[in-house]
Amino acid sequence: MSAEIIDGSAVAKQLLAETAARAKAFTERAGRAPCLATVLVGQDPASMSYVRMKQNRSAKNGIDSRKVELPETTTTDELIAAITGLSDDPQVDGILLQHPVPEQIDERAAFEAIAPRKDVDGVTMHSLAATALDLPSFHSCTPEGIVRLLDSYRVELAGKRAVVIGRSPILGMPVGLLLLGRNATVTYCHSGTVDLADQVRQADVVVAAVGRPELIKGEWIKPGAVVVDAGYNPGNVGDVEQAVAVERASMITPVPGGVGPMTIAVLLAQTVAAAEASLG
Ligand SMILES: Nc1nc(=O)c2c([nH]1)NC[C@@H]1CN(c3ccc(C(=O)N[C@@H](CCC(=O)O)C(=O)O)cc3)C=[N+]21
Repeated sequence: MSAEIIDGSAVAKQLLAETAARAKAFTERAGRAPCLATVLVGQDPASMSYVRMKQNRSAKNGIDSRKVELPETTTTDELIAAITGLSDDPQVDGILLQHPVPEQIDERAAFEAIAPRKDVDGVTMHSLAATALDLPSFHSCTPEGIVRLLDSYRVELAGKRAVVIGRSPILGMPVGLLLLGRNATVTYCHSGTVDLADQVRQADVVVAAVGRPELIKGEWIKPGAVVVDAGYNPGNVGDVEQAVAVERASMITPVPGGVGPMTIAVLLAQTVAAAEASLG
């Protein structure tokens, strides 16, 4: 039996339609469209293409973008100054600093220059702590997109064994927190995990978020498990060996067309929410 394919593009499309309607209503009320500022440091081709996708998707749904492009040699102070300017600019509703930044930059310090009310990408300490404490805040977009996808497909999480592979501050760590918030029993695996295959074999829900092509072997997937592949490796290859996993899982997110489109839809939904909140 082959797994049901979780259609992230379709669920994202619904969320974008709602978001576009809210953006239109905001524009009528405020006399300007919601505005997302994107900050890109350097010229990494993959990052340039992701940022372009976010801007195109914004334009299609009635959201303005403010494009900030800084040179590869930008310092932490220069980046913080640019982001602080956006945090203080009343015309900007949301700020996205594209990860990763060049290695001379202190990325954490740069993220913290984003005002929490404009942190529509959910990357600040404030947003992460609020996620952990289940307080109202923006959530990191990919984790929030994953949980929304699982909800759309009515995947029960309470009491289920969830294994998250990866612990990055904007993906693995917060997705585990959201699953924990839904009463899953959450295990984090990472580069120091000595029995990755055995951990995955026990999982009812597997979330792969490491950025290593096909690290998670299909044969490790427990029959009937739900598999979320949040890997975005070059060439649209996921972190899961999809061809084999699809024969064992009950449901699986494909790459492309799974988690990726949801990430952008959540980003835009949170941008409109930030704009609405600014009107009070
Ligand atoms: N501060 C920050 N926030 C992010 O959310 C963030 C980031 N930095 N850095 C890079 C990653 C990557 N990321 C993706 C978003 C959408 C797709 C996506 O929509 N992919 C399409 C395929 C696109 C194609 O065909 O190239 C899909 O999966 O169907 C992929 C990857 C967001 N990221």
